[in-house]
Amino acid sequence: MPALTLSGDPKSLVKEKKMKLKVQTVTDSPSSDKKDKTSKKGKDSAEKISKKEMKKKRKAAEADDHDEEGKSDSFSSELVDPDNSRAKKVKLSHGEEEVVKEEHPDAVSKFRISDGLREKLKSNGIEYLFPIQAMTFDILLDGCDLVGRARTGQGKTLAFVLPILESLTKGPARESRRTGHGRPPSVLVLLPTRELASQVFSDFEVYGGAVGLTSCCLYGGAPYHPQETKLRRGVDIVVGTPGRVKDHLERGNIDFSSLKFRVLDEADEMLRMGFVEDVELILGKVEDANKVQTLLFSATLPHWVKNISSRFLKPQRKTVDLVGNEKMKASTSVRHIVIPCSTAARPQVIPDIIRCYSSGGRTIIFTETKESASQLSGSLPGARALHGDIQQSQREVTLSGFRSGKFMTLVATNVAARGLDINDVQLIIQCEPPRDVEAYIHRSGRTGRAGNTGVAVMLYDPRKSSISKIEKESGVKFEHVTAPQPSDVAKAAGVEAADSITHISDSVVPAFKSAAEELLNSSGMSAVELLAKALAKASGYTEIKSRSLLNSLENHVTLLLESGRPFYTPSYAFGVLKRFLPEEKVNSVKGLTLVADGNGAVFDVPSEDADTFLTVQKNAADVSLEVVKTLPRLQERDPSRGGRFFGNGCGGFDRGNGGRFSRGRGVRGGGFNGQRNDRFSGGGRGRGMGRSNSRR
Ligand SMILES: Nc1ncnc2c1ncn2[C@@H]1O[C@H](COP(=O)(O)OP(=O)(O)OP(=O)(O)O)[C@@H](O)[C@H]1O
Repeated sequence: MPALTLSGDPKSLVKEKKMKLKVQTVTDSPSSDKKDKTSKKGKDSAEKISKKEMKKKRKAAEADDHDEEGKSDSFSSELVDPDNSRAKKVKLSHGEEEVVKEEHPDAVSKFRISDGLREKLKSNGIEYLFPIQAMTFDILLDGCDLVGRARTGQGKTLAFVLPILESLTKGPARESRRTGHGRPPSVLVLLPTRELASQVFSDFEVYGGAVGLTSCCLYGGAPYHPQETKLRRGVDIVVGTPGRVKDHLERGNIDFSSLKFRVLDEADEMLRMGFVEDVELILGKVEDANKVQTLLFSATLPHWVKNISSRFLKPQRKTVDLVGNEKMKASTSVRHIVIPCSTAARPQVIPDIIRCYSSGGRTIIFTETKESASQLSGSLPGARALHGDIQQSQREVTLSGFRSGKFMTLVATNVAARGLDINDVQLIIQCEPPRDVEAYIHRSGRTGRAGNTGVAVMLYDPRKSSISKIEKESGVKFEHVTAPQPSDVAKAAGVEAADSITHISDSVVPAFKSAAEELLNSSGMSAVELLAKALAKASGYTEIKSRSLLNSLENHVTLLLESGRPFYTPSYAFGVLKRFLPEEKVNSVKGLTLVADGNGAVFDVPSEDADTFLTVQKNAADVSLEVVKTLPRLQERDPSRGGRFFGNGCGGFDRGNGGRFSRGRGVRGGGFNGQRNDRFSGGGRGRGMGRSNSRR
């Protein structure tokens, strides 16, 4: 089945994506407005101003760690320049103009980065630093503690890797760092998951290796012996998860007394309840806390983390927060979509969402539990599961198969939500709204990385799920669309099949011609109808089912019931139906939900029953029932009142194609607000990766 974009030429999206390899991400903050205006004044002045702004942002960003939220507005928008170098026209003496390339203001050469490292960066296509890297480099190299925050995919890893390596080899940490066989590590990086530890370890291997530093990776599920051997020989950098690092400490395998750097990556996850003690114990092993630099990075830094950070970081710590008070906390290069879909309909709907939104790239699907990850991966062709109950060796095989393109769909729990940087992940599907906004931000941030674009689709059950809380807290303005209709997906498949037919060699015609003539003469159908059937067969279709708008159920339609009076409860709506319909028909109604204006209710019925329902209005003058073409706004549920409805709803008729991605054909939407404020429940009480948490 071909990949399908929801409007226009399917290939255009891929093209657009490639062209936008580095996009300028400007938010609607006052500072970004300024940028827009300056860009109209001509390139030279724009460059100067943007350089100035960058300086200004840097200054503001280097604010001390007090009231950082308040200060962050002045440097809140992120700027990723589209080109590494800029062109400038210069007049030559004989009047002609020559285009001279100007170096990027944050070109690698402008930082205290030594040749070996610079070469390595260049060979990996990195010629200038991203804002979080540029704004923290000097701070770190000059010895400060730091809290760093930038949106997902903005390069936070290299923001600490580069200055640490420079400091150890050419900078202030060089003199005092231990060297030689059996040396204790100078750097400790703690991360919440094994996969993430392994990824960050690779960066240290690549860039540290270029300047003669060695690293090792310590995480659970892997044998102790090779890790112990490496530690005994001596390493400069230890990257690991808290559980295994603590185990090595307790076994006396590791000595952190001479650390120069301690890094907490994905700090908020690391410091979730249950981890704090382990982290505190590990970090407390340094001999003199004044001689060690402590860095804390994440895309999400809730207040409780900022409060806790004072325990680990020096009072003179700096904060560089590129999100700060900005409304939008999630990635701005991701298109955020919500689709109403009942749990039962997910296995049918998800393959169509992948066809419509993945642009042929990789997809990561997030489920809330390990069981549902296993189940769903089993029902999706070519998908594999990744969660905490899978053996570590298999987890590594799965992740490397996904990275290398052996399979294109990964179904995972939150174990894959944080930090993973996988090339060409075009689509994230969240099977239901996550428990907290941080999870939404990190999961959706597995796409749209390093300036690329991506799509994050979140499914929700209109009767159960809360999307408005996540929308409010993340600052995302969700596009409300309904699940792709199988007929739309089939149409696109037909176009592809027709295209492929034109490429079939003429040499096949004689062999099939007589059968075609026979069919044309005997079927009583037109040539076009017969060809349509042939295209359907060629693209794997034998029938096409419709899908309801409310719950995305196949062979169901969504009906709107009104009775000229307000509907205060769903049972009132059921009461109206019961007056005119047999009980078994009323019982077949699915997902009945009140509409936002309180004057009606929507529900799904099997397509074959639709006529029976529609006859109601013939018998009752005050009752109206119709099949809806777009989903009306739905009422939110008041969680504090055990599921009673209240107020105005979310969702509605938003045409979901107004933004810069404008590819959605989506209309309609809806949802309730079943808020659950239980950030910590079940999510992080265990320890390390071995913690027993059914969600991972
Ligand atoms: N200066 C740069 N130039 C080009 N690419 C870069 C640069 N810095 C980082 N990248 C690339 O950007 C991608 C995202 O980087 P990274 O994983 O560090 O993001 P992050 O901010 O830590 O994201 P998350 O919050 O999701 O963990 C990586 O593929 C990385 O190689």
